[in-house]
Amino acid sequence: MSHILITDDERDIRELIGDILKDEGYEVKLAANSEDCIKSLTESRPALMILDIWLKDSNMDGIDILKKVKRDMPEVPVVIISGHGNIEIAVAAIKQGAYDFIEKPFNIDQLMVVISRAMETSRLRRENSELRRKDVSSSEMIGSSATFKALKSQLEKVTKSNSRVMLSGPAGAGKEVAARYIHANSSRANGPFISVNSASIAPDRMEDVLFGRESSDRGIEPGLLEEANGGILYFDEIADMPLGTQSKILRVLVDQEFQRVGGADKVSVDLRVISSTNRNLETEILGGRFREELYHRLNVVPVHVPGLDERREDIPVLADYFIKAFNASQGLPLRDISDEAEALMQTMDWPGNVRQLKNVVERVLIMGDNSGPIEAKELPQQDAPAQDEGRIVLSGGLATLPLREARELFEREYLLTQINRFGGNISRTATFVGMERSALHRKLKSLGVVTSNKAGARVAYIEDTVD
Ligand SMILES: Nc1ncnc2c1ncn2[C@@H]1O[C@H](COP(=O)(O)OP(=O)(O)OP(=O)(O)O)[C@@H](O)[C@H]1O
Repeated sequence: MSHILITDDERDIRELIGDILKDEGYEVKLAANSEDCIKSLTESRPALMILDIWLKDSNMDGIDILKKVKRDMPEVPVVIISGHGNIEIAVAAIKQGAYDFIEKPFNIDQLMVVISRAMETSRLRRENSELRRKDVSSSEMIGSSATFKALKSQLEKVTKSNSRVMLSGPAGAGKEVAARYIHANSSRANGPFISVNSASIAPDRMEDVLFGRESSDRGIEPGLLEEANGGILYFDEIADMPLGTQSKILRVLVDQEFQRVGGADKVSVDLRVISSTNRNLETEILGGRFREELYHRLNVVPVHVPGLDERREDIPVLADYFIKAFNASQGLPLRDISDEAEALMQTMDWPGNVRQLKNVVERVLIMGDNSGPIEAKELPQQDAPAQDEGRIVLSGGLATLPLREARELFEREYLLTQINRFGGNISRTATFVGMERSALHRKLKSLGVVTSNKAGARVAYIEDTVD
């Protein structure tokens, strides 16, 4: 448990409160003026502050300190001590976000009631932000393909810096997971991770939500920028942000400070910004829908998160991970995946990427039998070349070709699919298709299939020269 910081220029009072709280089992720190108080705040964050309004020999009075605390660490409750007859000031302090006030001279019981309530509030606020951090969307990134490993090593490099990252890639590919991975492995891991879904906030509410609001009747209501202080602010699908808000965000990034809606004071926050997009932002800029300067500010380190079609080898690994996760979280049956189902999963289209795979796995576990491995027939049917109990129905041009050419065409397609399934690994492909490695090489050569490194991963494709 962290400590209670007591700031009062009257030595008797701060020591008296300190002793009472120590007797109650709390850890306390004492400050005699604003300088000591600020110093203590920068050293470590208290669970609660008890703050005198009038501070002799100080640069700042209690209200100034309160404003600073509400700006920099809004979750810390502040109990104000005010002199007798200073009720207006105490009320003003509450409007500035103070938790409660006690009037001098106070009795000990009254003090203890206020403090134990404030400590409970502090505990709940901390618990809440802790829960938000451990949100269902975890930072665990699963995959074993070379493409995935290349992505992970890029992410590892950016965790060490503080620079802004732009994650691009198709929907459901794992951009947010990648952002959470950066957060969890960076020096900001103990700070918050706040995700802003630019599409789900109504444009006219955007500024309130981001910058917060200040009014005389409701005091300070911090926005997401303040909530993310000390941590990471994640702009999910940045291209959905209204142009007006884009300009304001740009100003925050340039000035490193902003004003709450209705507020006069400048608020400065320490943030790292990560953004994501599944659109081409350069096209958005050309179309006048995205501010070019904001793009350059956010796109300091671009990282591409590839879709499942570029890393089919990860599909069984992810499916297996989701089966175990659904078993642990919802008690769904723990099932294996049959070889056939695995091969089908690796060859079918996943336009919704990892999100779609996760949904399919969940559906199969809910709807299917509780026993035995998952079979191919349980997976959603796609318009793959129609199959009828082991028979291939010849489609289009295939039926018009001589056997030799039709066989070549089939072999080429079949081997391309298999090689990509095994992430370009020829030995594993050879074992699966039942050929010697050298024979497979010769076969591929004769069919014009080449394998090469693309984005750090081996892929197979057909050489242009082959007709
Ligand atoms: N490598 C991975 N390991 C484990 N789970 C993953 C991985 N990639 C994605 N997921 C899961 O897939 C789902 C979609 O991922 P995420 O939200 O990160 O995608 P996204 O690219 O941000 O999608 P969108 O652009 O639609 O917001 C989430 O439930 C996430 O937990």
